[in-house]
Amino acid sequence: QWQEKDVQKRYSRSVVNMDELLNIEDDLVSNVEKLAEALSRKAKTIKWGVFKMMKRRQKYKTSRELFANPIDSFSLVRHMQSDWLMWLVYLEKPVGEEELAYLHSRMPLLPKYSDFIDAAEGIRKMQATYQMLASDIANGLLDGVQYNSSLKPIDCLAMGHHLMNDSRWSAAEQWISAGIEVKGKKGKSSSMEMELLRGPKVADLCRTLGQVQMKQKNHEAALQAYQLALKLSPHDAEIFAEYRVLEQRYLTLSSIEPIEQEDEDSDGESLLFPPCCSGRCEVSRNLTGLYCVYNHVTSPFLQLAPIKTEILSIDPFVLLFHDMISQKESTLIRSSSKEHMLPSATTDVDASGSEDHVATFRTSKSVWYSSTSNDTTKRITERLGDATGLDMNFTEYFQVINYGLGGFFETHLDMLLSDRSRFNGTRDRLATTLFYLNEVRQGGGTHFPRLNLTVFPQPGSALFWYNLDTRGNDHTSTLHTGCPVIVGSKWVMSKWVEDAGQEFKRPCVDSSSSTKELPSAERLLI
Ligand SMILES: O=C(O)CCC(=O)C(=O)O
Ligand SMILES: [Fe+2]
Repeated sequence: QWQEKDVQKRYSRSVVNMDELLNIEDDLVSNVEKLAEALSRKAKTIKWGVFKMMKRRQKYKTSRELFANPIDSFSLVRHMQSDWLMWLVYLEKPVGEEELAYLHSRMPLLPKYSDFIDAAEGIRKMQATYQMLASDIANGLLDGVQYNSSLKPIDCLAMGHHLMNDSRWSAAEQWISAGIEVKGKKGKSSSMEMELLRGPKVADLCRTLGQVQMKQKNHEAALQAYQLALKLSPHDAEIFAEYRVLEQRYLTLSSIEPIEQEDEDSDGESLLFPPCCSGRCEVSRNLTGLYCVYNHVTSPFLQLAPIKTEILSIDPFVLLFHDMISQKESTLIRSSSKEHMLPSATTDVDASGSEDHVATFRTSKSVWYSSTSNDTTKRITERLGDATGLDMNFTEYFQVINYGLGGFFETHLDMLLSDRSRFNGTRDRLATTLFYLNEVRQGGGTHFPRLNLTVFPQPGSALFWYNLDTRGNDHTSTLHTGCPVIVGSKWVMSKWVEDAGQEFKRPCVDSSSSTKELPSAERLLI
């Protein structure tokens, strides 16, 4: 699970460092502009020199008697002997060394290949979860919402190559076809531009499409793609060579070749990323009785200031508390966390060491605060104690989390221990609280696949659920997912309530009918 051990900037894992990228690009561009100015100054000087020499040459051409004059002869010899040496020295003198050295010094700040992989995986997970088409994403249509952004053919090709590296052939094919489609729409750009700036030629895209189709044993389609590539780039030797190989294979070996295994495990994928992240497939839940109440029972203070509470599920018990954090508090938490955020790690509990690793099953950045870290955390802790009726002296630190591009948290359970080891007296996560600190433009819900429930972030609200049932056993239907963010950024803050210490607040009871006797929030079930 823990493939990435290096903790770097990880630009794609949160939006907090993304604006740094824009600043870096501004800086690089102004430096390259200086370099261009230095180059054009030199080119101007050279042109001026050429002009002068042509003038001199013109003079010799027009006057036949020239060499009779010793002055002219002397001048010509001197010029040819020394001026050209000087010219060579000048021409060879490097230009913009300082600017180039500066560019070199900034390179370590740029996103790494691992950042690209993170970004591509973000798009892939988002695409799989919300079942989007590559061509829709490329055209800015995200899960039914049209945005005014689009991908360039080179972006689509990069997605295609990323998926090809992962042997995800059919997904790669979608992306490369999307690249061809986008390229077709944009028309031809000026041939003066460099390949780098102009992006890939349609022929390159067709060739890659041919490669992917070959991997999928779609020989006819592959041949067609190569034929188109050759039509567009008839002199490309590499395309031609590959085409010939393909043609040979098609004619001879096609039937006995083993089919290249596709890595795509679509079942596995849909299990990890349940399709209902969109919330559109929810069915009405069978909640009898009130499911929207003012909680004034779990703390005497709530008699004065009851908390608007939605009961989202009874077994497991899932609540949504409204207005738990003010806008001012959310802003403060987000802004003061920004500079301390690190790529979210997870503790490998099975490993012998207690090392933290950057996780691949959650793409976010986070930072921890104790309940007493400042006035805001103290106030929020107290409010949570009031809302849940649980003892806040037995809770873990707050964790502030920000999700970046396609940021997600794969489907998981929050408790750490097995039922058996929990009863040995080790602490575990009795309940989870997720405070939503901002509004996410699109996507980013918290989804419970076994409850058919998707909760979308509402600023200031707090989602609360018990991970352990009333007997203290695992409640496996609390399985949940942090769905990929589509547009925007998602800030949440979690707090886990420990089981040890809540014995009087939430004692074990045998049947849920007696839960209304409990001092904790289950009293709301009347
Ligand atoms: O971000 C979310 O919606 C889920 C977060 C979560 O499950 C966790 O932090 O354990
Ligand atoms: Fe969780």
